[in-house]
Amino acid sequence: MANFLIVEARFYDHLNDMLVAGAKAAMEAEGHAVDVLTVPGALEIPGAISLAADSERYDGFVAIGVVIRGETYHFEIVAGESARGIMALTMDGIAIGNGIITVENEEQALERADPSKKDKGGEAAKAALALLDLQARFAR
Ligand SMILES: Nc1c(NC[C@H](O)[C@H](O)[C@H](O)CO)[nH]c(=O)[nH]c1=O
Ligand SMILES: CC(=O)[C@@H](O)COP(=O)(O)O
Repeated sequence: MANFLIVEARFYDHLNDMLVAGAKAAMEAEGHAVDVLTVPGALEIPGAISLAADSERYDGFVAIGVVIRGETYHFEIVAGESARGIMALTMDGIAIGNGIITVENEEQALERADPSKKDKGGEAAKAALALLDLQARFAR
């Protein structure tokens, strides 16, 4: 059994509830323990994962969030920089699945958050599990 931390940016409660449910279901189906940490927004996720990884309390992480395009360039910053931060941590060897959905509108978000549809939360959890498996394989 591994210990996972879901770090969620709770910007849209109803969407996050579905994404977190999908991620939890995927990890608990494999017998892993899951905690959830909430941060204000997607830009805070990489920093939170970095701090939690330094604590050595968790084997892997799932980033959960929803970024919906508004009127300004801020969408590109939030979407791009949260992804870049997560990728940098992953390249440092931290097992992270990225379940931050970056979409144009609520309809696209609902389709991707719903575990019975595109289940992007579950998909991100499975990616984190795959990276953890690789860590074990290459550690031998
Ligand atoms: N617009 C969205 C944000 N914006 C907030 C930022 O993520 C960050 O918390 C703020 O800039 C302070 O550092 N975050 C989301 O997760 N989703 C959005 O749609
Ligand atoms: C993704 C965002 O930052 C967005 O929700 C903010 O909207 P706006 O660009 O209209 O300020």
